[in-house]
Amino acid sequence: MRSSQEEFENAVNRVKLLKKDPGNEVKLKLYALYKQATEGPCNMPKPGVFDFINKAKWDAWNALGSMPKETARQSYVDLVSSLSSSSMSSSQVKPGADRKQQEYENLVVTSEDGITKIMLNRPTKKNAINTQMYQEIILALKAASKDNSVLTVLTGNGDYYCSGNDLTDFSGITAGEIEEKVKNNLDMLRVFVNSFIDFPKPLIAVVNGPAVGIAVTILGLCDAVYASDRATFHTPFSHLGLSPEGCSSYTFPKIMGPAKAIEMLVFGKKLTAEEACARGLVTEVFPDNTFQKQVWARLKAYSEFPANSIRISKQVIRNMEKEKLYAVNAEECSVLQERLLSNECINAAVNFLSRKAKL
Ligand SMILES: CCCCCCCCCC/C=C\CC(=O)SCCNC(=O)CCNC(=O)[C@H](O)C(C)(C)COP(=O)(O)OP(=O)(O)OC[C@H]1O[C@@H](n2cnc3c(N)ncnc32)[C@H](O)[C@@H]1OP(=O)(O)O
Repeated sequence: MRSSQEEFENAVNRVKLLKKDPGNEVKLKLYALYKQATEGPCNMPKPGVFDFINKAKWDAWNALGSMPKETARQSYVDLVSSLSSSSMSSSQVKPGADRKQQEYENLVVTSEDGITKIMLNRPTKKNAINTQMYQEIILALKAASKDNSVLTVLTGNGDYYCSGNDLTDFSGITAGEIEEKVKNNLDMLRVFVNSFIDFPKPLIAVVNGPAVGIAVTILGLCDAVYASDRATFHTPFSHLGLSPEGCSSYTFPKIMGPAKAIEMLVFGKKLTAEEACARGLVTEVFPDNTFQKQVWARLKAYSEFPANSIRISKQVIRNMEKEKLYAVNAEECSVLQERLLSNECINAAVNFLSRKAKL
């Protein structure tokens, strides 16, 4: 039940990534199936005859009659799959035996020597994660979970690992739109975090520089965290009127004890790589000038272990907690819903946008 709902949520996100406009007829079909899947049979009054757009939408939804929600959800997923495969087939490319990867706007994904590397690639924005990058990471993790690599690595391009959620997500939104936008973003955030909880192979973060916000919290769901001694770890949620996400309200107290977790997640203490390592958030710290060389030599050696053994051992260690983590993720997103609409958060976002506030 949960997985078909998740497939549906993934499909809703994938629609936003379609490279080709599917045309009005398909868009109406998607709209109707979405409404039927989420609300059931058409329950809106019929729009006036001159309200062309809403009438076309109403007609499409109403035409589905009493189709059960589950059938509508499945049809929606099938329709999006057929659209995604035709829209992506032209960009699938990259010759070379071990490097067949889909192309992304904000990621560089490569596979070599049994390691799939997902590199955040918005260096001029310090790899801030915008809506599209969230969706691309979800897709890249899904693809990596099914490819024949032994390990998957998450890292950043440039001097930052990642500066967290893209705060310009808040720009240009009218008061009337904010609730829906927040809801959509939180639905996506929940799917994003679930894709870390569900990831079936060892997932390793190679933290090449400073990490902020969600880029830090999600480390608690990674299986090893290697950091350059230049990296820092900062979760300024209270500065931003926000609250913890990425399951950190559960994983951080477990990793470092509640008092140290509160120092980071509530009081926003920024840690050096050595401090994060002493708290158990980071596995090992390397000097920046030899970081890449040492880490990749280590990973290459690990990738030569038997793939099934590695995967199964990871799952034995992690799977026990999955249900708990899904629940924590859902609860954190529900608390964030209220936070994101609060004046404290809106003022912090306006501050960032008006003077590009620094931490
Ligand atoms: C209604 C919409 C709702 C959306 C809801 C989404 C749901 C998500 C819920 C919450 C999830 C996660 C929480 C977090 O991740 S909180 C952490 C957010 N991150 C920050 O607060 C960091 C902000 N950035 C900074 O403080 C600084 O930029 C820096 C990272 C310390 C780096 O400083 P610097 O002096 O070295 O570099 P700077 O010139 O500032 O940056 C270069 C350009 O990059 C842009 N940029 C950096 N970080 C971000 C960011 N997080 N969002 C957007 N843009 C960012 C910066 O603005 C510069 O751009 P430009 O060159 O001026 O155009």
